[in-house]
Amino acid sequence: MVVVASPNSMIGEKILPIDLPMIDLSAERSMVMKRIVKACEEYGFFNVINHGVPYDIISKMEEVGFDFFAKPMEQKKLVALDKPFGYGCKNIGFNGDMGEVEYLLLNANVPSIPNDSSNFSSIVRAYTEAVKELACEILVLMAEGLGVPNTSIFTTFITQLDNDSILRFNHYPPKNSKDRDNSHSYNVAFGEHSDPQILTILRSNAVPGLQISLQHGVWNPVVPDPSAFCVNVGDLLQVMTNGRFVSVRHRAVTNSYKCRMSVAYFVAPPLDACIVAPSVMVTPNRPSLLFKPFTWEEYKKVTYSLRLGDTRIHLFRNCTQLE
Ligand SMILES: C=C1C[C@]23C[C@@]1(O)CC[C@H]2[C@@]12CC[C@H](O)[C@@](C)(C(=O)O1)[C@H]2[C@@H]3C(=O)O
Ligand SMILES: O=C(O)CCC(=O)C(=O)O
Ligand SMILES: [Fe+2]
Repeated sequence: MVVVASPNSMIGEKILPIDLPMIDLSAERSMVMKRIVKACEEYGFFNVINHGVPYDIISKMEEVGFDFFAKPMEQKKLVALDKPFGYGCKNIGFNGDMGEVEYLLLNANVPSIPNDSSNFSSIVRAYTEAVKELACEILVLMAEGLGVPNTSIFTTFITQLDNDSILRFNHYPPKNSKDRDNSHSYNVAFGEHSDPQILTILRSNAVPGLQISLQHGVWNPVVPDPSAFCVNVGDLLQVMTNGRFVSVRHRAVTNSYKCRMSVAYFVAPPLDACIVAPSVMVTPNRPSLLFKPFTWEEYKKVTYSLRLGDTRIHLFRNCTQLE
């Protein structure tokens, strides 16, 4: 880990820039598996390159995303989809969280918007299909790397037609003009949280903003790499690895003169999927199941009843666990 101290911090917070593990998916398979497992244990985050998602699809996705957010507010608000999907501005979730962000949340199985007069929906569909394939590849590598006998244990969730995966565009305005004279300040635009699902595959333009917290009170800005995907472990994968992989808290800040856009694909199982670690994850280091089995529906319900920054995973810990 390369750590350089930086003065850009809020009171009581330390900022330590970090180099996330960069994993080349075209490298030798057993090495890729080992590096992914290590990254998920130590950082909960890693970048992948040579990921197989065509550049053409990625750049078109960026273009249609920016075009969408450039539309007049009245038009964006017309994207009426069933809750929680659709367009949102400043409000995050339903429990009072706010941020300097506008977003478009879509069902990844039907990633389209109504009354689409452009080719938005077809590009978003192509992107989602390609990123889903990448997610499957990574999940198989993880299972193999962990020595789980059934290497499709994680992928079976998303290959099911009723998987609950979602796609989210986040659009962050540049820092407010009156704040620009203070180049060392930043605004938290998407507050700290962990992702509740299995895995998140995020791509952003070249503007920095994502920060992860590997230690309480310390924020590690992630250097954006538009040619890579930034992958992170979600709460469900922490449970399914019996705590071996970590679902790390992160946030997004606005601190530049440029707009930032990120697109996150959240890999989630069907609502009735039972979330439990396979027996191979119970080892001398972790001699019993850390979490009780639960369904994604139960976990999702709790997640949506809480605030963005609330932790939820501890509510599912096994009480019999002695630590
Ligand atoms: C405040 C909230 C927004 C959120 C649902 C929640 O009640 C708590 C978790 C939030 C989060 C974080 C990761 C993803 O961006 C997200 C889509 C998710 O699955 O959980 C959001 C939810 C949201 O914005 O709807
Ligand atoms: O925009 C980002 O970099 C992070 C967004 C995020 O964490 C989320 O959408 O859950
Ligand atoms: Fe997130």
